[in-house]
Amino acid sequence: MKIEGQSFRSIWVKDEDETKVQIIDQRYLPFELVIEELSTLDDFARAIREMHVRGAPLIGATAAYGLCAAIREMDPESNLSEEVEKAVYYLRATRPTAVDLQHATETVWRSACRGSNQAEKLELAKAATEQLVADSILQCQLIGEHGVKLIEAISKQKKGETVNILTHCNAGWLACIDHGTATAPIYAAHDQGIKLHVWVDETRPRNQGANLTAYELAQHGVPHTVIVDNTGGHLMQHGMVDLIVVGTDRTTRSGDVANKIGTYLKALAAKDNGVPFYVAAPSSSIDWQISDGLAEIPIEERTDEEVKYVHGWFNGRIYKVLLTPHDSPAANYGFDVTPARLVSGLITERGVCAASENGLSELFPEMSKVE
Ligand SMILES: CSC[C@H]1O[C@H](OP(=O)(O)O)[C@H](O)[C@@H]1O
Repeated sequence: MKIEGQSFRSIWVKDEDETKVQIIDQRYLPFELVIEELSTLDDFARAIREMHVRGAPLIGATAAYGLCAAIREMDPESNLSEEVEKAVYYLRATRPTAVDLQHATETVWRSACRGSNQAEKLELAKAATEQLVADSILQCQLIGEHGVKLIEAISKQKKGETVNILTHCNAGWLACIDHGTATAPIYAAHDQGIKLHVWVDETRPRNQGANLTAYELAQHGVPHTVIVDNTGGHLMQHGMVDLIVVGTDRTTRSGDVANKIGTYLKALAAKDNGVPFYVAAPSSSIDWQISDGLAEIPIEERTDEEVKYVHGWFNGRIYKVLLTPHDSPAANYGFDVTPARLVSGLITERGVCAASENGLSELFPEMSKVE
């Protein structure tokens, strides 16, 4: 996607030195565009853990590159298989909820295992990472192509009047490598000339909506309005939301969806007001091993600092300010689980399906047999 007219991805290999990977450090957006260089395993793990990069597909891609970095820096005389396994679990420990992290490290690990020495393992890991990045970008493009039909249909129903779409957190190209998941249909519809407007949940406590989704939409010229998280219900009661599209960090084989905290409450309000609630779910974020999201999806709890403080821009620099009494404790659950019964449908790279085992197995028959 573009920033000030220049094409960007959220993560990329430095041309002249492929041992270096560069990222947009999203902690500084929308105020500053800071490019960070990652080269060691610790660099990649820190970037995920501290959310320099975030978003399920991007977390997966970053971990894949991180595993390549780990293999590159290994002592060729060490027990490489053991060292690779340690690096995989070190990366997986950075953030527990997004299953893309597990899938991506699994994919690269399996490829590396086919190598008999460090050089071979590194080449295989790099090839698997390049393929994973290409697949992820294609998944997002296809989600856009399938999801745009939902927006087209509403636009037709409204005889070309503005389609009002609500989204939560950032499931845009900054959460992926390019295009985004929840925003892919929005960009596709906008680029087709469909009149639309996006209600952007600020998404406390880290404000991925206010900081990142609003930034993305503004750069692409998409009309949008930032709202506080608790506004969505009121808008839906007054017919001001035609469609909700959100991302996912982990979707179970039965269609339960773990996504940023607050998503479940939006889905409840959507159900109560008859607003279609769709989840943009690339297959990289589907966990075929589990069915009961509430019981089986690990919910990340992060530092209370993220609740107690907020970052903002003033006089040319970013400030961190305290919002609560100094000693007040704060709870910081990063995600919640929306039961499949509240989900109108899943927008995948293979099409739109019901949020159910049958729906997913129709689109992914080869995966539904996984036990
Ligand atoms: C396309 S996945 C985006 C997904 O990830 C976000 O979480 P975080 O910013 O904490 O990584 C949020 O749940 C988004 O929906």
